[in-house]
Amino acid sequence: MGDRRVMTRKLLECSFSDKLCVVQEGQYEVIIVPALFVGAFLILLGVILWLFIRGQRAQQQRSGRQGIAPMPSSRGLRWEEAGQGGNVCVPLKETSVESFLRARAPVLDKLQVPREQLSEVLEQIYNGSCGPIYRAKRNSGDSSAKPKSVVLKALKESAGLHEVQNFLGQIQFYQYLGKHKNLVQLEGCCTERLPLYMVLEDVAQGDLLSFLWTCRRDVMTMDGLLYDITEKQVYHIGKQVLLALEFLEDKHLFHGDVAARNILIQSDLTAKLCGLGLAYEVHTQGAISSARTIPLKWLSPERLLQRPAGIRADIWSFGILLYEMVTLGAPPYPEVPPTSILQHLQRRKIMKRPSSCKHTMYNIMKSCWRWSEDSRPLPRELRVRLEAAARTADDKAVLQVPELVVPELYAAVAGISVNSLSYSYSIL
Ligand SMILES: Nc1ncnc2c1ncn2[C@@H]1O[C@H](COP(=O)(O)OP(=O)(O)OP(=O)(O)O)[C@@H](O)[C@H]1O
Repeated sequence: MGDRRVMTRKLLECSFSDKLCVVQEGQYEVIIVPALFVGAFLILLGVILWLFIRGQRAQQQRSGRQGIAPMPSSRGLRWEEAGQGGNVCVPLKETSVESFLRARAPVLDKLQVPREQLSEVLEQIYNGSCGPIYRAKRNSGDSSAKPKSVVLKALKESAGLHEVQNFLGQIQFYQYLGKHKNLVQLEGCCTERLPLYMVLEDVAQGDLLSFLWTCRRDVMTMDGLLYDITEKQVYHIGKQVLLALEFLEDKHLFHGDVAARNILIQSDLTAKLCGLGLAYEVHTQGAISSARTIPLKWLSPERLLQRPAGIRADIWSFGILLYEMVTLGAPPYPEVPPTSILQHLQRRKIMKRPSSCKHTMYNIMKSCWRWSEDSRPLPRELRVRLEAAARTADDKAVLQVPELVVPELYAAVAGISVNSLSYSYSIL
């Protein structure tokens, strides 16, 4: 206020023709105001720089303490939190696969299965996303014990360093997950040199989709397994899948591809979720890579719209799985072309109740297919509903569908590649 009064007085003392006076008064405005701005800007810059350097230092200290390279986190969970040495990101300085494997050997040391324990004859059962999947015999080294059947997931020969890295990461992911009776179990690995193998327990009866298709045939028994399924058993299998999803949810994960083709079944109808490649991708990269093709008809609206998804997207797919079971493996939305599924759902259309499905089960399906993910139940809530429904479910009448499945036709209607169907149905 004081300065202003001084300046005003100076102006009054000047005549209008006095240019020097006007210039002098203008200099105050031209110098002081920008100087204030520059000063404020420099202070702000200083604060930002200080915050940035402080952040960098904290990060360096953290990774130095844990001996790991930073990696993208997914939904707030990182492997190192589990204290299992879950370092997936490996310095990219490695120049050859061999030296890379040598460097990684200590991390996977405890999981190594001596190759001489594995039979030389490998029977290919599937062509997986990383490479061929084989069935083999494992001799535990104890001469009195019978060799047991295992499944080997191999990494394809043409794999580059990045794929090797990814494969080892998947093994560590299994290790990080730990054991759950409804998830396929990792027994070990062979990764000290090429070819690389994951050694998995053999869930010998194969995938649930093939099982359901076989239930359509007039086959009573095969390998000790009854190829029949009742409503009560549908609930029994569904409950086990939900237990696996609860386990994943507790670890802030989701499966991403819940479908009958990704469930393996034992002769006592124990169900095990497999195909964890996608869960691994989401966990490490925070997103599903574009190289993955996931059948659209199993996906929730948020997945189809490429919005962030979580366990409730698995719940949507679980509803489709119930439909698959109760129809003995029919393709979902038979009247809708796979590429039109999003428009179909946007019109708020869901599948009608199949004739073999009671109202209680259909109501459960409908709760899984609520458009808004927040209004869908969580795995735990849904399991409780399934358990209650199972108490009054029919355990006598066997589900029946007279038509047999033509795999090529099924693949076209379901929108999946015929090659991705399991081998076990083709031998029927
Ligand atoms: N442990 C196992 N026991 C019996 N069969 C298995 C086992 N693991 C896989 N298979 C067979 O291989 C098929 C594909 O398995 P899976 O989905 O795990 O591999 P993938 O296609 O490489 O998937 P992902 O990359 O998602 O892990 C299964 O449907 C099943 O037929």
